[in-house]
Amino acid sequence: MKILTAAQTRALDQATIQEQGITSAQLMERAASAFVEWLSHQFDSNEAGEILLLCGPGNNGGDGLAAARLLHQAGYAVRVALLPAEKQSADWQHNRQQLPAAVPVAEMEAEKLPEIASGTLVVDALFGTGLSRPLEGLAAAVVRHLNKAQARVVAIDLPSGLFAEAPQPADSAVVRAQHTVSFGLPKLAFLLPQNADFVGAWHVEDIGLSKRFINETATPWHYTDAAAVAGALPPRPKFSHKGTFGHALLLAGSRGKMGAAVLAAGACLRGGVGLLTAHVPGCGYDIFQISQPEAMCLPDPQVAYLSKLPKLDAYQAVGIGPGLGQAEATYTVLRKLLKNAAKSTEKRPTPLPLVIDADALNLLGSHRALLKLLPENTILTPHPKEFERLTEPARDDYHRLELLRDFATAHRCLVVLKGAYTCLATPTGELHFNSTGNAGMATGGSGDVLTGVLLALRAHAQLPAFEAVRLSVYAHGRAGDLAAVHTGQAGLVAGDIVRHIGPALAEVQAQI
Ligand SMILES: NC(=O)C1=CN([C@@H]2O[C@H](COP(=O)(O)OP(=O)(O)OC[C@H]3O[C@@H](n4cnc5c(N)ncnc54)[C@H](O)[C@@H]3O)[C@@H](O)[C@H]2O)[C@@H](O)CC1
Ligand SMILES: [K+]
Repeated sequence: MKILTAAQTRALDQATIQEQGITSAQLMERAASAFVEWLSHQFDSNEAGEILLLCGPGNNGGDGLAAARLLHQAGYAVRVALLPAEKQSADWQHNRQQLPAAVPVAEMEAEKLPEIASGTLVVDALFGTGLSRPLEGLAAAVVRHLNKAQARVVAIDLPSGLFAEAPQPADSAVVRAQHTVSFGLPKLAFLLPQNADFVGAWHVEDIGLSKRFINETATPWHYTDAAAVAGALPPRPKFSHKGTFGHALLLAGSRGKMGAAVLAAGACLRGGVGLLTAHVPGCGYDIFQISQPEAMCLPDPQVAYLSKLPKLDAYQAVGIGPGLGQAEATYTVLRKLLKNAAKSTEKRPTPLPLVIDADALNLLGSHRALLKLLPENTILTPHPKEFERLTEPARDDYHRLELLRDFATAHRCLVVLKGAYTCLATPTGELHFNSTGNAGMATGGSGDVLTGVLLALRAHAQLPAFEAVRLSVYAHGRAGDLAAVHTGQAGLVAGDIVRHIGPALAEVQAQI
């Protein structure tokens, strides 16, 4: 699914109006109906009590006025508070006229802000995508007044005061909503941690916006939902054998961190790899062989950490990092791996696919000269702190996205920035936000599991690099969601994610 800017969203509205031969008021009616439908599923008229709709002067306020009428007609008790302005939009005026006289309407004043008792259901329709500057004066006072009340707040389209795709000054007034109900496509602002307290849970309602316009509009931002990965994993042919799905090499583990190697290996096997060999330090040999009998194991001559790079000829992908430690000898292994993977051979004209995670990323961060050696399409899987070690501290989440995009294009690699809505940056500068996963996955080892899935799907001959990464990130999150059904979020451990990778991939395969 694409994510568009506020300006593109306005153009999308216009294109829809022209293409479908409807008026802008009819499109607003669709938006308001979709909103009211959502609200009435969430709260019946008893649960809702008297709903207060705060309406601004533009089309967001117009949505609010139309919603007030529809809610009143559906039997809800509503009252409207208007934000005074010099002029209102045409569709606002239309919906103001349509509002039944039985609905109480008041104009807000600085000295007379609407009373908001604790628990009141408030619809925030002050400002949406038309916001042109941070709120000030009466509008800011209304927002602060609302945020102080212990209200249940549902925002239409965007929490008022929030920009759709840019940061706000730190102290600006922004509505803190429990829910945000938007139309057609999600907004970039919804996906960033710094906006979580404003946006709350967000929902996107279909209002029949022009599919042609969306298809034709270019954007760097995408949202990976089930439809994006449907059919991405080819079915396993009947006459396949273990060679068909690639032989992967995992370089992982050090004394005290063998669990990371075991988890990554388990995930790689559940990710459908044909064969897996793990190269582990001497101390990890027994641990690994006992816990992953399906994998082969090469012990390093060093007991506590990795010091040697095995021959790479037999492998279709290599993963390095989980539990690795940062010994000097291990740094040498990483440097050699980058150099050897980049060399083309007769059997392999393109670089050997690599997945770089955890301590291997920290080694890259502390030896940045290595970044020049990254073979094209290498996958890096930093969390924000690891990413900062590779680049610089980000001013905010928007700046971090810029750094991410610049890094992926400069080094021609695929960077998976881990978090809620994990963001995959491609060498061409696209950003793909993942839709699956839950807070239970914020637990030790879940990153190692992702590395294992990535390794399996990168070793798969039929999956291009981007497809393999997008699918891995999606399936990893989905496996966490399936696991949490049984364990709850607090009880979820990384091994539970491993056990649900198979079902998550099967689900993707079943969706065409
Ligand atoms: N255009 C369309 O056809 C549709 C628009 N929809 C709704 O319309 C919204 C966008 O409407 P608009 O473009 O009218 O924009 P808004 O309703 O977000 O606000 C624009 C108005 O607010 C003023 N304004 C902007 N920033 C301000 C500030 N900081 N302080 C005070 N006033 C400020 C502008 O001058 C303008 O009058 C969407 O978010 C959505 O809710 C939906 O009804 C779907 C259809
Ligand atoms: K709003």
